[in-house]
Amino acid sequence: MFDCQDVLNRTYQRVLAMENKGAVASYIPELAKVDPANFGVCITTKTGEQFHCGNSITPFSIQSIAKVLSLSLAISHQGEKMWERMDFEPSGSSFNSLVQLETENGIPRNPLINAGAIVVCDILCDLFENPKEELLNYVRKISGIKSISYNLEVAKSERLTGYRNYALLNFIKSFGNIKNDCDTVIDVYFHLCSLEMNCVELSKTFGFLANRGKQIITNTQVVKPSQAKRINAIMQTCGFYDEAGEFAFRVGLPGKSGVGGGMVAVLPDAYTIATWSPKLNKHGNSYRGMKFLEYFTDETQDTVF
Ligand SMILES: NC(=O)CC[C@H](N)C(=O)O
Repeated sequence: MFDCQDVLNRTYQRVLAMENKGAVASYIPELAKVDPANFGVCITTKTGEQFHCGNSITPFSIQSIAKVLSLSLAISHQGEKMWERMDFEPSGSSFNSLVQLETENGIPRNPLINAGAIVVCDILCDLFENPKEELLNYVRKISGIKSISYNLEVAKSERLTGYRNYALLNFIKSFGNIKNDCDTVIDVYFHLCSLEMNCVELSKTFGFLANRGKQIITNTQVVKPSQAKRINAIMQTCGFYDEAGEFAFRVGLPGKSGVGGGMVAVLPDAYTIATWSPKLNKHGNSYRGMKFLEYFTDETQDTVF
């Protein structure tokens, strides 16, 4: 394998030297308080080694990256039954779009757009009496990191300004694809998005997707190998919303972004990589994260393609 720390450091310096374009998400007021100069990276290899640089141990709001974890939890309980409630096709639309739901009868295109993630939260409300606690315990268990928590200020900030998410929820409910009480479901969704981790923790947490469903360091089977394949496939085709094609084109790995500026990408059977830089491009994906991952995979020539 290439000298991971060396490629990481050089790629980091290369991106750091470029103009830091884009804008920090401000539609969730709590996210706008973050220093845009933050930039961290961490790789966790299949053998459990970690290489990191920059602000890699500063916690941040992982936002939509957490949708992969709620999906994993739901899939591990529901299996194929999940797909009666949502599809697994790319939407080609922004993460919070309402348009397809009208013609597609309240069936979200995939579990990684807001509409689909809200239905996944409804499934978690079906499955568990205390879905928020269950979800948090699950994330702590699969990562082996007991200190991971929700950021309650972020969850509250999102609840106070979450007009679009309430619209999505109510619209889906009108088609009968939300079974539980709306306030309960949206509360789970806002907490899910408020999960906080740093790059070191995030790349470790996603380790099971680089190891056929088995967590790298803790050695627990999180999902079946066939389910890990499917989650990676959904990340590849849907993880970056209307920029999923561009991410595949430039980076060539399955991955997921969040409006907190985080990104995770997975090279199955090799490693996971997490980046964090809060300024976003117009699709809501981290500007520097995308550049970093493009340059990194160009240099290592390790991609799924
Ligand atoms: N892309 C994202 O990270 C969006 C998540 C955010 N919490 C929202 O619902 O708008």
